[in-house]
Amino acid sequence: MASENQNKRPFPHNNNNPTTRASPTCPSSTKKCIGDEKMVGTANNGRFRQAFSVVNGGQDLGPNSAPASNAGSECGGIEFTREDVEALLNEKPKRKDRFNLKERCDNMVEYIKRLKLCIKWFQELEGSYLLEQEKLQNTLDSAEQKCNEIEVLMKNKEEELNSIIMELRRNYTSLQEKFTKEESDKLAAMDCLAREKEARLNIERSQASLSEELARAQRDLLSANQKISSLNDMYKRLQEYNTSLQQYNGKLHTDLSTVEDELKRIEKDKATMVESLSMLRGQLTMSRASQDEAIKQKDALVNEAACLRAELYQVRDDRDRLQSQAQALTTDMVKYKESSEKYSAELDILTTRTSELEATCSSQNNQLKILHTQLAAAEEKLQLSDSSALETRTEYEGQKKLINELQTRLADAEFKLVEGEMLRKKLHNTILELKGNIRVFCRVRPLLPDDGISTEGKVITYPTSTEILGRGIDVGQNGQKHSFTFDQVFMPDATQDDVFVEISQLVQSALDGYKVCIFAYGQTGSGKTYTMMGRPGHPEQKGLIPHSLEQIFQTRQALKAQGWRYEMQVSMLEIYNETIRDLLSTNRSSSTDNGVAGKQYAIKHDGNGNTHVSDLTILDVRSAKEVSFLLDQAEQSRSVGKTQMNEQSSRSHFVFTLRIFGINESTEQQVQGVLNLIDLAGSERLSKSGSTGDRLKETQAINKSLSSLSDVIFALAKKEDHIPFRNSKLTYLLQPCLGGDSKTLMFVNISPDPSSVGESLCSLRFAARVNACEIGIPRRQTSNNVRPSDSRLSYG
Ligand SMILES: Nc1ncnc2c1ncn2[C@@H]1O[C@H](COP(=O)(O)OP(=O)(O)OP(=O)(O)O)[C@@H](O)[C@H]1O
Repeated sequence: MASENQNKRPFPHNNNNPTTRASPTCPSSTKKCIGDEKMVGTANNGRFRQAFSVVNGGQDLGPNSAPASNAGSECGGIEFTREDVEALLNEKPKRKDRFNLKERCDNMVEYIKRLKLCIKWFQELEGSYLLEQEKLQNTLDSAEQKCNEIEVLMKNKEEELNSIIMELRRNYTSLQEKFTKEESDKLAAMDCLAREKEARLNIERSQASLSEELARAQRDLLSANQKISSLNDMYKRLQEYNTSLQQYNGKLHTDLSTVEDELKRIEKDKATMVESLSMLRGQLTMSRASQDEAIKQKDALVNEAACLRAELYQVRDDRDRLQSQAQALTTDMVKYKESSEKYSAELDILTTRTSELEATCSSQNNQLKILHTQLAAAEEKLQLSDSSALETRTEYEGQKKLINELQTRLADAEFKLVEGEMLRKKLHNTILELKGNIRVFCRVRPLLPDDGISTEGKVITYPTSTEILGRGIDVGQNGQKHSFTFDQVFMPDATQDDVFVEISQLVQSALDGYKVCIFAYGQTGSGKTYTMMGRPGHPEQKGLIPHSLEQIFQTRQALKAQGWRYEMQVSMLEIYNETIRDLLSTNRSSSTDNGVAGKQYAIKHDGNGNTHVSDLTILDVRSAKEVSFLLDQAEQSRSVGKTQMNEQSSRSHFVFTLRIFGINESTEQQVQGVLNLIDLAGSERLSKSGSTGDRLKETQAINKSLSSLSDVIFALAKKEDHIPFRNSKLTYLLQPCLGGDSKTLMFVNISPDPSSVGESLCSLRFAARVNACEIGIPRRQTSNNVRPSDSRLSYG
């Protein structure tokens, strides 16, 4: 051991190089020291590594590896560390050492010795190295094989691991997401917690105030209870009020009927007054004539009296003259008497003359008396005629007074009539509004020669009870009676005028600014077109459309005095096989042949419930004549055909629309009314109509649209959420009339022909449904200073 320590001399080295230092800390086991060095510094040098490993006797070289002690002994007991060898190889003589050549030579010798030793050791090492290399090669091969296997395994493992890694990554990402979410949840929860804490504080604070409030609320509750009891009282009172309102409503109805009775009575009174007025006027003319006669008589009498007076004055003058003559004669006689003797002869003559004169005088006196009597009579007559003239005058005055009185009463009656009419209208509207229904009139046409003779007798009768007189209709089928009640039932003998009287007010409503819709529904050949249009070429049988137009234009004229100016626009269309046709279009023939090709007219409703049909011809009209000309034109364009049921059957729905725009120049009030008059195509049973080809198609289209109409009515009656207005062009066009705010009237036309009893019952049942149907409340379209920007577009 001591020799080992002595041999292990420190290798000459530069003291500044720390790497050349020998390891003094390994006195007993240098192997370990070298092994330590290897671990630190041989990573990049394979040879050294193997060499050092061999020297080190590394465990991984196997049992054949040479022990390090051998190498050490073969190098003469001197052990080299890697640093020693490296230092030895790197070491170069230093310039400063030239002054100490001796020492340097020694060192060099020593260095060469050591180098030789080193070389020897390297050679030995190389031998063992080659040996070991071989061994190692074998080991390496087997290791490589193993390695390959391991590599395959590794690859598999790697793939496995990769997939695991991917999976883990995914897990990681999801976990991270979860984590972020959890984190945000946590933050939110913390936030929430903070808020809850705050809220709790607030709650605690508010709890206190709530307790206060509770106390207050309890107090309030007490007062509320009191209020509730008072409200209950009020509710009871309101209920009573409601009942009284209902009673009032009933009273209003009664009032309406009394007003109507009153109106009728006033009208009667007016008629009698007018009659008595005309009588009085006759009497007045007569009394005026007699007064004139009396005046004439009076004048004649006055003239006569004047003559008599003149004569009287004449006679008086004569008498006075004669009296003066008599006096003169008496004086003369006295004179003569005085000279009687003288004049005795003369006296006799004078006596004779006097007696003559006295005779004349007495005759004149008699004449005078007669004249007096005559004058008295004349004066009496004059007085009489004066008094009769006075009487006549008084009578005249009385009659004048009476006439004035009657005229005032007449004016009063007329005023009352106007007021009554206004009240009636108001009540009528109120009732309509309260009722809110479509009104239904039923019209039964007379039996026609074409109807054929039936053995069944009468199938339609009319109840006579006062309650439903004029409103009820009974239809008998197979011995069973079906009763219906409508707003009005027109029997076969009702004339066109009778029918019009009932709807004239509705037509007037269009002028007042309401939307009015009148349509005729019924089996084919039941009289719809007759009701709406009348009989062509028979003006006395004109239908509702021409009649309404006449009334509208007459009223327009009458309302001019009150400052109203009206503009009217008309459009006419038909819906044929679900296609709209413009009946006023000038180039109609090219566009609508067979109702297939041509313009597509689109129906649109705006927010105000007005309907627009795109591209439809709308014409301004100024007189009923103009409209009737257009009606004739449209009539010729309508789709009409012969069916088994009707010689001239309408094969389409005809829609006539009159738009009315009125403005009052003095009040600046504006109204917009619409009058829709519709003649629907007739419903018919395919079996009964015997239609084929185009007729069959038409019939199917007609029945389909009418069934859509009944679907709409049923949905309205049931107050369903969805009303299928869009199922057909007809129902979509009529939407504002059926579901909106217009005044709507339906005519259900019935044929009295027993063979049509089935269809009649169907129509009446449908009409009864319509009658029970509630639509909106009629709304008057009025405005001040507002006019739609393009009123032409608006259709109905
Ligand atoms: N109230 C009536 N008084 C006299 N004749 C009538 C009356 N109603 C209808 N008519 C006559 O009955 C026939 C059929 O009437 P109309 O053409 O009006 O029926 P419609 O219901 O319009 O038929 P369609 O649906 O087939 O067009 C016509 O000749 C018509 O003149």
